[in-house]
Amino acid sequence: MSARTGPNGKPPVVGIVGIDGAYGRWFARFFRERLGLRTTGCDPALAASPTPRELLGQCDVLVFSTPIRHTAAIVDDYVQAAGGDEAGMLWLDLTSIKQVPVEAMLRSRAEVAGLHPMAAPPKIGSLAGRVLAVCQARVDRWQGWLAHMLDSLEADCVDVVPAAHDRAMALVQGLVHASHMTQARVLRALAADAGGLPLLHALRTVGYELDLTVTGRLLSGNPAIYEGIQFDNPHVLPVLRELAVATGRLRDCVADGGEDARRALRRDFIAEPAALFDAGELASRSHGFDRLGYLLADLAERPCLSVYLPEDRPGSLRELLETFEALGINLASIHSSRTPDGQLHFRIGLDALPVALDTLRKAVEDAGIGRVLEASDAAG
Ligand SMILES: NC(=O)C1=CN([C@@H]2O[C@H](COP(=O)(O)OP(=O)(O)OC[C@H]3O[C@@H](n4cnc5c(N)ncnc54)[C@H](O)[C@@H]3O)[C@@H](O)[C@H]2O)C=CC1
Ligand SMILES: O=C(O)C(=O)Cc1ccc(O)cc1
Repeated sequence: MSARTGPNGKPPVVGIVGIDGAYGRWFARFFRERLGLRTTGCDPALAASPTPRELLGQCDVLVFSTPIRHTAAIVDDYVQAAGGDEAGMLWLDLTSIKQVPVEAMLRSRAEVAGLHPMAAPPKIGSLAGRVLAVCQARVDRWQGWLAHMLDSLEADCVDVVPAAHDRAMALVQGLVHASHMTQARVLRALAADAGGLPLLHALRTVGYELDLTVTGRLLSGNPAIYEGIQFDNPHVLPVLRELAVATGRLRDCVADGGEDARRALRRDFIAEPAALFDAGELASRSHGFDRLGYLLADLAERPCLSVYLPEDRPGSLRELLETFEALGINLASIHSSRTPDGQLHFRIGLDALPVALDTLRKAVEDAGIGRVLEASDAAG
């Protein structure tokens, strides 16, 4: 039996419930293009979509890629529609919470694994460099195929049971998102009176910049996900209560204003939380903050040129740099970066230019090594 084949010795057909959504589309492509499998799916957003019964009849692996709030009820519909015929299938889901969806899938007779990618669908065709939580709830004959599928995803897989996943996510996602939504709310209330966002941005610190990056991502994302992460993981409410208590205590210390209150702030909000981490970790995180500060400064550097090197071969970067050398141009920074479309390129920050930027641009293109990206395409 090859790694591509399922327990019956044939390559499985994969059905995706929610195939028109962000991850549904990404996984459909992954199964088709990376694993060479036939895929099908359903989605109410599509003009024509099979019913659960029809979809079940067409596939061997079923992937639920549906809104957090509705996944369990949708799974229940499929359990009803399958009526026992799902024995022998593999059911997977991608929901950001795991206990409720996995329990729902376990009410079927299928083999079951819950997955949670810790990132939005990437622009590239694998989850390389991303973490994937894996809850192997009832996997037996599909073990080999699932292992092959997870290998092909190239993610950093972390095996975890659903309850532990949800508890961890209440902090990894619930707390982090709550803090940033709260920051956004406070900015909305107070930024105008503090001079407006442009002034705040002009006076930015690295911490402000990093936090605002997370906040900006959250506010421009799919609100159903951020709502579901807060409302549909039962471990989030206690986290929010603790957050409110901590914020209230901090406020009370500052309102008190006395020396004891200052000592309390240092003890309760700095010294005691610091003791949670070992010294090495704190030092390396603090260094990481410095590195991100340099990175942000480099990425803000003007003038700059973003160059796509189509030939992925040793020596092409050196050839590119020779063009700069020939024109007597000193580089201030160079980073491999990605455009908003995911295209890999080199972003080169430049010191004072002895030639016009257009001349440099033309020299790079004439050398035939790379293509200069428009600033709007490279987005900084
Ligand atoms: N987008 C992200 O950044 C991440 C999403 N996830 C999880 O992946 C799952 C899907 O998320 P997205 O693709 O981003 O959401 P999405 O909203 O883009 O897609 C969900 C799709 O499900 C469809 N749908 C709703 N009811 C349905 C039904 N009864 N039958 C079939 N399809 C139905 C919707 O029409 C929509 O196309 C969610 O559970 C989310 O928590 C996990 C990690 C990251
Ligand atoms: O915006 C990003 O990149 C995210 O971090 C998205 C995200 C949303 C939901 C998840 O369950 C996991 C990741």
